[in-house]
Amino acid sequence: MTARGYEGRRCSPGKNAGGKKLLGKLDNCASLEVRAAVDESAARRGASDVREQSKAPASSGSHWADVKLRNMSVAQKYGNKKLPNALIVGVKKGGTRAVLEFIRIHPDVRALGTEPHFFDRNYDRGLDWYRSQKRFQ
Ligand SMILES: Nc1ncnc2c1ncn2[C@@H]1O[C@H](COP(=O)(O)OS(=O)(=O)O)[C@@H](OP(=O)(O)O)[C@H]1O
Repeated sequence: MTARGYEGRRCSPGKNAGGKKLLGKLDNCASLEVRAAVDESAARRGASDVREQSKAPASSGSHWADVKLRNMSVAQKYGNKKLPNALIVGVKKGGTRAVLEFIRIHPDVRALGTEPHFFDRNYDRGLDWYRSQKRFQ
């Protein structure tokens, strides 16, 4: 994220207290991050029209800005598409498979057969890829 333009900006909290306040804050933060990613992406490409730039193919110099933008804009477009309700996170050989196998005994639990490795290996494929996994449908 570029420091210029967004430096010192804070996500303004929502009006309500508790969980609603937190959700409001996250929502505002997401908007700021989308704008920052769009601006950064456009600046690196030297474009004048920021909206057009967000549709352009990725260039190597702004790879992570593009990944971030792609993920966030997809989340906004397809906010109601299915994602997992829970994730099992663990180090290699930490026993995560055993945790999964115990949890999936419950009849209300549907779980993936194989690990999607979205966050460590496939993150740059974007949320479109993650959501399109047949296993979530
Ligand atoms: N309850 C309990 N106590 C002790 N050890 C246990 C337990 N559950 C799983 N395991 C051992 O955890 C190893 C597998 O971990 P993971 O499922 O995380 O493996 S993987 O990294 O995803 O491949 C694997 O170890 P190795 O057999 O040495 O590979 C399992 O035997």
